[in-house]
Amino acid sequence: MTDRNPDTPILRLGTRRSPLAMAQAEETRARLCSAHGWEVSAVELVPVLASGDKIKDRPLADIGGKALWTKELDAWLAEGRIDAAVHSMKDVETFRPAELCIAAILPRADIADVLVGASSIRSLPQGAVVGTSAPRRAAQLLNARPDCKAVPIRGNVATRLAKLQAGEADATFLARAGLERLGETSVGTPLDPEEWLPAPAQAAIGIECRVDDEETRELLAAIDHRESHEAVLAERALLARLSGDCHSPIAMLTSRDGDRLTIRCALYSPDGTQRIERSGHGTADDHGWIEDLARELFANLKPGMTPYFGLERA
Ligand SMILES: NCc1[nH]cc(CCC(=O)O)c1CC(=O)O
Repeated sequence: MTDRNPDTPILRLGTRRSPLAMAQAEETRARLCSAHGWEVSAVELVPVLASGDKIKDRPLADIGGKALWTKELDAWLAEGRIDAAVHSMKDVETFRPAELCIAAILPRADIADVLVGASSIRSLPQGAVVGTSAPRRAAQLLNARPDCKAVPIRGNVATRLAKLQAGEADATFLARAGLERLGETSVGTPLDPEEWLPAPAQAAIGIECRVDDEETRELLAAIDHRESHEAVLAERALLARLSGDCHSPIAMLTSRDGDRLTIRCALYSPDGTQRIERSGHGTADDHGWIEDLARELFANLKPGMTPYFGLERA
């Protein structure tokens, strides 16, 4: 890249503005520069304000709007103002615009949820108030501890920790991956993912671009981590078959043995009183087993679990 004008980036990378999103964009830039031997200026980070970031006072699951984190970045991609967009895959809609593709998934970070404010679910005080706006975490909590109360809490990681300090709740949940990316590794106690299944695509950073932008797709392919990519696509495929989204009380955990992927999936009623779990396995290139797993889950739904878990039902 000796003859490159340093004022003209090779790739414009769109990102949300939150500290976590910026950290993820920085990680993506570092991986791109390292993979291609570029200097930092080759990748321009373009912060975009997402609609989800403008709404601070309500649980997002209540708002009913869609694409709260992706709408603006999608538009900027479509208009060619950015070449690619960095996302927490956990928050990305189950169904994406056909013009876009997930060109890369970075190596997945620690998938565990962290409990802040107590050393385990069991040791939460009787009747503890736990701040979480995630229907999955609320249902998991109430399933394990029906005496506890889940109350909405919003804001970025720092805001949530401050709210805990201020006594808004006795405890809260955060994703370990997010804390690690912010350098906050000593916060809270990680929950064993085998016992407390994470959200679909938790801890995965994905980079999207326009399907017809071959050049960008090729540049991004260099930082794709195949095993993480396959697991995340499998989890998203199951979520799609369940008609779920990031507001659904659905938890899953993928493990891998050679070419064989296994997904354990748990569905909850929103109040946590009901839980079912099934698992399935198969390869990444044929998702027939995921369809079978979804069908088996549907065949075993309990009262309060509806075939449609997402926002549109509300
Ligand atoms: N729901 C918001 C969100 N989206 C992604 C992460 C963390 C990073 C990740 O899981 O990739 C978080 C914060 C959290 O759940 O604590």
